[in-house]
Amino acid sequence: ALSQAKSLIDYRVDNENAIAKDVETYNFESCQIYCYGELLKTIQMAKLFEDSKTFVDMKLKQAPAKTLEDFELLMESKNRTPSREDLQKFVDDYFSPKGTELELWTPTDWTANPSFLDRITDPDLKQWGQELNNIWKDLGRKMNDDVLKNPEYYSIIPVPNPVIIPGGRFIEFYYWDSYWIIRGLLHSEMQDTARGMIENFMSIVQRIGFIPNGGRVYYWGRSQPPLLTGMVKSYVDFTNDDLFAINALEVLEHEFEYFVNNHSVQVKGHNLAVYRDSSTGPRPESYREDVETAENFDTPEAKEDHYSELKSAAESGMDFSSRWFINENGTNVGNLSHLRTRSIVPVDLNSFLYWNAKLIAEFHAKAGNVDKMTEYEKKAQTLLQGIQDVLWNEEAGCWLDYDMINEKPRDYFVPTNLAPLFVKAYNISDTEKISASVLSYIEKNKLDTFPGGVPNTLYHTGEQWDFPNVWAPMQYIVVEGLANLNTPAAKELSKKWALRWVKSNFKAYTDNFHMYEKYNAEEFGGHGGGGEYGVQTGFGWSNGVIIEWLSKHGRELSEGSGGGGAGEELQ
Ligand SMILES: OC[C@H]1O[C@H](O[C@H]2O[C@H](CO)[C@@H](O)[C@H](O)[C@H]2O)[C@H](O)[C@@H](O)[C@@H]1O
Repeated sequence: ALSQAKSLIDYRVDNENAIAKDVETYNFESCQIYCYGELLKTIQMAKLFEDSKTFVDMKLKQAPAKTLEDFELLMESKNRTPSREDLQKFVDDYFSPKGTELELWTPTDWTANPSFLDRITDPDLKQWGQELNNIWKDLGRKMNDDVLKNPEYYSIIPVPNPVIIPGGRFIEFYYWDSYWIIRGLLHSEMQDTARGMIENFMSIVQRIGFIPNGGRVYYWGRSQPPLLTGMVKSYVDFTNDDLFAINALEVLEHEFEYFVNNHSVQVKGHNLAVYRDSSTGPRPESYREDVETAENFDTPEAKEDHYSELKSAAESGMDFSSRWFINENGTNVGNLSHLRTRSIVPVDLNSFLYWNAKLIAEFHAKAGNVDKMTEYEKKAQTLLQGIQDVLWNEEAGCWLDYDMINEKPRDYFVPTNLAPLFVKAYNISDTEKISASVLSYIEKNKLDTFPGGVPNTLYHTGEQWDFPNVWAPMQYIVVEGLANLNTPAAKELSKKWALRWVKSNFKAYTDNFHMYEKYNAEEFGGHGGGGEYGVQTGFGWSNGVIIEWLSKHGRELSEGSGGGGAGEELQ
């Protein structure tokens, strides 16, 4: 299927099938409109649209060169200070509304009654499960043929297969969101759609060397938490199609090496990774917002550094959060001007890289490639040693991000502090000890006291990845991580939090008939807010996590009405 897919798209790399050796070799022609330059700057700074992302998602009516030429003529004719009306007219004349490149797509493998529904006893929850399964049809998108023929007219990155999008303003695929979307699809018995999305990512790695943050050219300088190998593992676990993993190995190795080579830092004698971006300038999709926060800096170099910190935080998926603030005193009190993402060694990224290496070794073992298996086992062990020596904190009883500027651990709660549990990045012989430490860390931070789930941090900054917001992927990492420990107390808490999350999401859904991008830790059934855009609905990863937990815990959720049990239990 991948080779079939390859023939569908214009690769634009030197030779059709080779994996791009270097990210720079891939050049998106439409980047001159959507990624940088005077046109982008002038239109975005004019604030023609409420949401800055709108403009960069619009299709060109003329080729990029002609558009730039005519824009230059406009600038010259207006003494380089066009009015808002001039710019609005230019946009109307040269761009089509956003989203015209995408068609609604009903997944061909969608079925009305996937078997996970049979595992839900409560009739209200079963009905909800059915409605969530229906939402896959609302979130399905297919690119029209013109995108494949004339990619330079679009900011969307062409991919061969249809996708499930997160929803709301996010009308293209997102890298890490797709991990939880794909797991939900697999529970909904939509293996073809799931495989198609994975193959899209593989084709992207083949074309450009890595997977960008999302499916738009303006995300070209950054990725997101590397979960492609985890997606392949999920697919293989559901289908037993080992050959799929074996055939994917070349691409998976390439993505792993890309991440390690482009994100590595030396800390306390270990090679670990940080989130990092390789482009220049503000985020195209939030251009004005970034220029405004950069006003706090005097020199072009300092502004450029700030842009880089913002984009590196976006690469982490947690844009934005006090998790990435380091102020003059070395604490997390501050605002966006204190972003120091590139100087913080994150627990999650290094755990995911460890997991990638372990899984690649596992897939090589399936293929009988003993040397390769040993090579990747060694890489995994080296990362594990770094995670233990640099990120495990005996005093806190948990893993902590590491501040390279002040050379100290960052003792602030983030769910990702528990990411090693999710990927088993610890010595299994230490399980009992780790379980006891982590449970007392949870108690010390009072994480079981929130009716709406485990908050992303304990600090209220107004940023969307801070208190009181709660995000489905983070609940998943914590809950599944605790379950992996397999000690009675950790298993009990894991199940309690999974059920609480399902019930709270159900309450939010019954109140407003929406699945949200983020929720509110302080309010049972409340949705999240804050950050630079309004709360979005849809919503891919939230649906994926609920479908998985309805499937796993559907029978235990049968007591009562299926409603507010967890909230009541806490009040
Ligand atoms: O437009 C602002 C930012 O939006 C995205 O980030 C948020 O939505 C993504 C899709 O659900 C999600 O992956 C990410 O974790 C969210 O913070 C985008 O990924 C950012 O790069 C972008 O600047």
